[in-house]
Amino acid sequence: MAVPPPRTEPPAPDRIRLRRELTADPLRLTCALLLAVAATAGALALPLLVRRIITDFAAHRPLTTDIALMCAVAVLGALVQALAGRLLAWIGERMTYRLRTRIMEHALRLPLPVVRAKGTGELTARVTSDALLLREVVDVATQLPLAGLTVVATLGVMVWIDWVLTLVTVLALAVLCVMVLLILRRMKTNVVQQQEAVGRVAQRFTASLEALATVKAYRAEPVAAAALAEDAGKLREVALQGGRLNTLVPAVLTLGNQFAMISVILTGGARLASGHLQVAAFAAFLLYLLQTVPSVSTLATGFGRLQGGLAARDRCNDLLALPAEGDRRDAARPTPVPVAGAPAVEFHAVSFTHTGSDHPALRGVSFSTARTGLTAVVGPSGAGKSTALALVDRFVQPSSGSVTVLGHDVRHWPLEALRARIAYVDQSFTLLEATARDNLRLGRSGPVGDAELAAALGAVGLTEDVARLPHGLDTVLGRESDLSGGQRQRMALARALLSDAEIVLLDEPTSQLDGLNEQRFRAVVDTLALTRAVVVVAHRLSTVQHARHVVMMNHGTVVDAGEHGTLLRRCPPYRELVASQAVAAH
Ligand SMILES: Nc1ncnc2c1ncn2[C@@H]1O[C@H](COP(=O)(O)OP(=O)(O)OP(=O)(O)O)[C@@H](O)[C@H]1O
Repeated sequence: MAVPPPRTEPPAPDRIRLRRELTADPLRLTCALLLAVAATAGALALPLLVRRIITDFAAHRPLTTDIALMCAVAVLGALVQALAGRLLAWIGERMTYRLRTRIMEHALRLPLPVVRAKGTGELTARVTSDALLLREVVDVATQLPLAGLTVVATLGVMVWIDWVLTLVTVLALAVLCVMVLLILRRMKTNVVQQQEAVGRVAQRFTASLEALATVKAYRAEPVAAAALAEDAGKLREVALQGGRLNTLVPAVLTLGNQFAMISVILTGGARLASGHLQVAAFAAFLLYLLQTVPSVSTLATGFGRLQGGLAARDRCNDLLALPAEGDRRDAARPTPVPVAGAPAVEFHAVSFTHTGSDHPALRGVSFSTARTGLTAVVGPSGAGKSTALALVDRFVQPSSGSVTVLGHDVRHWPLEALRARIAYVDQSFTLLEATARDNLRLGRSGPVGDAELAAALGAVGLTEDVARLPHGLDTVLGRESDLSGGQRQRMALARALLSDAEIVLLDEPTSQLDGLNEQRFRAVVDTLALTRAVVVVAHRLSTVQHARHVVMMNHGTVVDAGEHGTLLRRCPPYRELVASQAVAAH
C-alpha cells in the first residue's frame, strides 16, 4: 500500500522579538548603558558644582578647584557620551543587519505564489524603510530608560533643594505628559499607514521598471508616472498627517516647559522674598529644571520613534509569519532512494487550481515519463503545460492527486533534495545578476572546470557570444552586459547541460531561437536524453516531433499520450495541432 504523503507543516517562523534582539550582545549593551549612566551622572553633577561656585564666590573662597572640577566633569561626560553612542551604533547596525538578512532569506524561501501575491516592491520595502525604523529602536530603547532615570534623579535632587518648587514642576510636567500621550496614541496608526503607502509606491515603481520596455514602446511614461504620482500623493497625505503629529510634540513640549518655568519662577520668587529659599539653591534648581527639558523631550520623541519601530516590527513579523516552502522535518528526513524502474516523473490524477483563480488549471492529469529519453508536453496555449512542470519542482502542490519523482511523492522528498534532482528552465530563461560562469554552474554541486564550461557553451553555440563579453565568463550579466533573448535561452540550456540533475524540465526552450540554434537545441536535448529524463514543453512541434513520448494536453487535461506517429493516427486534436504547424507526418 502506498504511504500517504506527510502533512506539510511550515517551518516555525522566527519572529522578531525586540528585547531578544537588543540583548543579543549583552556585554556591549551593558557597557553602553553604564557609559550612558556615567554621562548622565556627570550632567547631573554640573548644577551642584554651579551651586558650589556661587556659594564659594559669595564667601570669597578660591574657585580654582571648583572650575577644574567642572571642566573635568564636562569633558569626561562628553567623552563617555561619545563612546556610549559608538557602542549603540555598533549594536544597532548589527541588529539591522541580522534582521535584514533574516527577512531577505525568509522572503527567498517563500512559496512562489505568495511572493507574486505580495509583490517584489512591497517586500523590498520591508528591508529598506521598515528596517530603518527598526534600527531606531536601539537608540530609543537605551535613551528612554536613561531619560527616565535622568528625570527621576533630577526630580530627586530638586526635592532635596526645594520640595515646594518640585511639586510645582511635577504638576506642570504631568499636564505636559497627558498632552504628549494623546498625540503618541495616534502616531502608531499613522506610521503603519505610512509604511503601507511606502510599500505601495515601491511596488508600483518596481513593476513599472520591470515593464520599462513596454512602457516606453507604448509611450506609456505619462500614464505610468501618473499612477506613481497618485500613489506618491497618497503617501504624501499620510506623511503630512504624521508630520503634523510630529510637529505637535515639540510645540507641546515647549509650551509645557515654559509653563513649568513660569510657575517655578513665580513660586521661587515668592519663596526667595519670604526667605525660604537661597539664591544659590534657586539658581541650581533652575539649572536642573532646564536640564529636565531635553530629557522630557527625549522621552516624548523617543516614545514616538518607538511607535514607528513597533509598527515596523509588526510588518516584518507579518512577513516572517508567512510559512516558508518545505517542511521542518526535511532536515531529519532521509533522502529517498530512487525506486529502481520507477518513472522519472509520474502524475496520478492531479488537479490544481491557481490561488485566486476560479478555474482549475489541471483536472485529473495522469502521465509518466521514462528515466531517460525525451517527453514532449504539447497543447494549445493555456492547456496547463507550465503548471504541470511547476508541480514537478513543487513550486505549487496539487489540490488532489499526486506527483511522484523517481518513485516517491514529491511531498516525501526534502525540498532541497528534490530540486537537486531536477534542472528547470523557466519560460523567461532567467539569469541571476551574477557572472556568466556562476550562472552556468548554478545547478552543479561541485566545481566545474573551464574545459567543461567551454564544451557546454560550444554545444549551445554560445562560445563567441561569451568571448565577446567585456570580461568573458567573468562578466556580470543582467545590467549593462545583458544578453539577447535567444542567448539567454541558450545560457539556460547550457546550465541544464552542466547540472547534476537526472531530470531536465524545459519550458518553451526554443521560442527565441533561430533555425541554426534550434538544430543545436535538438542536438543538446538528444545528448541530455541519452542519460536523463528530459521533459520539454513546446509550442513549436518541429523541436519535439522526434520525442519518444508526446503528452497532448488541452483545457487542463491529458487528451492523449504516445509516440508522434501514434498520436497522429488516433488523436484528432494532435493532428490539428500538427496540421496548424505544417509539420511533416512521419
Ligand atoms: N499564476 C497564475 N494565477 C492564476 N492563474 C494562472 C496562473 N498561471 C497560469 N494560470 C492559468 O492556468 C491555466 C494554465 O496555464 P499554463 O501557464 O499552465 O498554460 P500553458 O499550457 O503553459 O500555456 P502557454 O503555452 O501559453 O504557456 C491558464 O488558464 C492560466 O490562465
